[in-house]
Amino acid sequence: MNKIAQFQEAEIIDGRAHAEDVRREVREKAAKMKATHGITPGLAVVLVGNDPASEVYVRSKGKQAVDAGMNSFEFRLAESTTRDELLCLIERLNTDPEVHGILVQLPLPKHLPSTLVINAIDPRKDVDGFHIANVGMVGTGQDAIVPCTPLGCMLMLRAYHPDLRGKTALVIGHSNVVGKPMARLLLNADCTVMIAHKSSTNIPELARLADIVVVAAGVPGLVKADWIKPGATVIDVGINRVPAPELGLQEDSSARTKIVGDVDFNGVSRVAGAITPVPGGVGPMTIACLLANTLSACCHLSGIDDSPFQID
Ligand SMILES: NC(=O)C1=CN([C@@H]2O[C@H](COP(=O)(O)OP(=O)(O)OC[C@H]3O[C@@H](n4cnc5c(N)ncnc54)[C@H](OP(=O)(O)O)[C@@H]3O)[C@@H](O)[C@H]2O)C=CC1
Ligand SMILES: Nc1nc(=O)c2c([nH]1)NC[C@@H]1CN(c3ccc(C(=O)N[C@@H](CCC(=O)O)C(=O)O)cc3)C=[N+]21
Ligand SMILES: [Mg+2]
Repeated sequence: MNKIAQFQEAEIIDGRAHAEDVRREVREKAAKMKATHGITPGLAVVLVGNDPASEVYVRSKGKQAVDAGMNSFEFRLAESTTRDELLCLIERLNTDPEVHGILVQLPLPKHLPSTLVINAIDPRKDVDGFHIANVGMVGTGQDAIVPCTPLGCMLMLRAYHPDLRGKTALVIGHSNVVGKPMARLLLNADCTVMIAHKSSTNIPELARLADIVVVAAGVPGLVKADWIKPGATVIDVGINRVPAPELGLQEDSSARTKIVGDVDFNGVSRVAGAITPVPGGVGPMTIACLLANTLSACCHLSGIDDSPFQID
């Protein structure tokens, strides 16, 4: 590596701009759906309990759905909601012809069995792509609803690597909602895929082999500059709220907070070829892809062949 390359700034992948492109396409297709078929795509979001961060996301999802010309149905249930009450609501949404997408905000309160609840959703309306039928179909390379966050990462990666075949990729984190589906999509695209997690002992060495690093660990600043192969593409999924003393104090005299990713952005952006920032990277694409999945589900349920997104 020469000195110039070492201090070159990476290209910043603008997640907000990519998300705006996706939303524009969804908006146009939703308008056409309404004009041609008289159908308005509908997204139902279910929030159990009152986690403030979840509140923010749910509000944002509802607002963006409406902006895209869709119906948004929000269900806020008490923390004390029982398993049967939640299952009953899901059954009602499964059979409601106005609802094409159902999202149950995770994590659920501890007394509710999330796997059972997710698998109770009609897989055709499972716009998170978390139902076992969708997971299995994506895992075997069949057309299915793809989880929003990994889908958003793939759409951004595709803009930089139209041909992903043979690229070496490292996914850090192996949760069912981000890491595992991300690794499956990269494998479907014929990348050589490595998956690391808390028990992995050699992540820096694995990372140095990678043309593509996707991080979804929930550990601020985990990925350091000396882990990164010069020119690699780095996708930072992490959303971590940390104290920001430089922003001064809040009214209750605790430090203000800011959102950071899982990547040491200042260091890594000097080595990487391209990098997603946090905020403004993967997050906005996640919500845009949720709208895209809702439109796709609506098309599919209505027997209309106008699915908007191809990732391979
Ligand atoms: N931008 C977006 O749209 C979204 C962002 N997120 C964010 O992405 C991050 C990950 O989310 P999620 O997958 O749900 O989180 P989980 O906590 O479910 O999973 C984290 C994964 O990272 C692994 N991990 C934790 N610490 C380390 C470490 N030090 N080194 C290597 N691997 C580690 C864990 O391993 P193990 O299982 O072995 O413990 C686990 O597999 C969070 O910051 C979350 O807020 C999540 C969803 C959407
Ligand atoms: N069933 C389910 N599906 C999800 O997709 C789901 C979920 N549960 N639970 C929580 C996580 C988290 N998640 C995010 C969505 C958008 C941003 C986002 O838009 N972030 C902005 C900043 C947001 C801010 O400033 O607070 C950004 O990164 O620029 C982040 C995180 C979806 N999740
Ligand atoms: Mg998701």
